[in-house]
Amino acid sequence: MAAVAPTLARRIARPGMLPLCSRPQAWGRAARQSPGLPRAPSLLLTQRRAFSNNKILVELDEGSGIATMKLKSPPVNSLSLDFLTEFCISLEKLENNRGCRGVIFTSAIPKIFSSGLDITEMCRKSTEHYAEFWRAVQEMWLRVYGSNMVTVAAINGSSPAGGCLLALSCDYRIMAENPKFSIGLNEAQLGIVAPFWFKDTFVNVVGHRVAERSLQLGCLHSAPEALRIGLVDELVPEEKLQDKAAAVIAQWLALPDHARQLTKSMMRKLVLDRLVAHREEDIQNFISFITKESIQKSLHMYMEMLKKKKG
Ligand SMILES: CCCCCCC/C=C/C(=O)SCCNC(=O)CCNC(=O)[C@H](O)C(C)(C)COP(=O)(O)OP(=O)(O)OC[C@H]1O[C@@H](n2cnc3c(N)ncnc32)[C@H](O)[C@@H]1OP(=O)(O)O
Repeated sequence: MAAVAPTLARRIARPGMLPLCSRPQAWGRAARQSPGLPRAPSLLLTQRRAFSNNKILVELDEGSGIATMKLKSPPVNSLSLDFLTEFCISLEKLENNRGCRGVIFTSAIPKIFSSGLDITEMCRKSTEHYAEFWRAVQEMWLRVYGSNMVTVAAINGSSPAGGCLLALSCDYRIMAENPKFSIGLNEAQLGIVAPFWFKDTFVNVVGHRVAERSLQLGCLHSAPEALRIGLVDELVPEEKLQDKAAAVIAQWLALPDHARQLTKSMMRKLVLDRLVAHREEDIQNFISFITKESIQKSLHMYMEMLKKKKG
């Protein structure tokens, strides 16, 4: 794994390279496996394969074909460049493994699913760094939103901004029914703006009106509110979250893969293609925006506010 990481990091970072996600993902790929094949119960219980790098723990149940990607980057699972690189490598491994047909994303950090993009990656860095970071953010979204596998977010903690985007990019969202956990695209509260593909993903889940209001106000919705507006599909007690996620994936996998994958592609292709076609322009937009002095000040103040809240 360690030997592969720098290569992939370079591939994500180099503007001249074919982006990884220009390869067909949810479309144009052979179906993984016929559905409904009976599986021996003993396999379901025994055959588990785990691999881990620094920030993500991956466990594949070979009996069911369901993997779990556990985010474990303390203190708050912020999406740093290193994290995003590891995330994409892990997901690519699963995508290339024909025995894996579904993935659950969840957190190994109590009370936090992901705190979103690592704000320190967006403060006082070089243009080259911003380009590399933003390409990695795009890559994560392209890979999850365009995945051929069934993807479920088991949201076991708060999930602002980029963390919410990860959940929104899945096929299904189940959240722990703890009213203290919140989720939403709160970028406006930081004085920044969610890019068009964050917005498109959000609109596709909750509809235009709800998305517009929530985005303008930078809302973080409590778990019950998130259910009410359709941002998550269901709430379950935290201890039942993983079992429920696996049950949902099994249900989705009971359908023929090719039909499900082509339908997913039909629903998502337009939005995915829009970013793929404008990837470099989107990176340049990010750089021009984030290097503005007023934006840097806003981010600085926000980080200070987080620190004060703590003290
Ligand atoms: C044209 C393009 C425009 C640009 C578009 C950019 C799109 C941006 C998307 C984003 O995702 S921006 C990030 C938004 N995230 C947040 O607003 C979350 C902020 N964090 C919190 O609300 C809380 O930390 C928490 C996640 C609810 C956890 O609370 P808790 O009380 O458990 O921990 P804290 O003491 O607050 O934090 C611990 C530690 O972690 C640091 N930290 C928290 N979040 C981030 C983060 N996103 N990035 C970097 N660091 C973060 C926090 O400052 C603390 O640090 P220390 O004080 O311990 O050093």
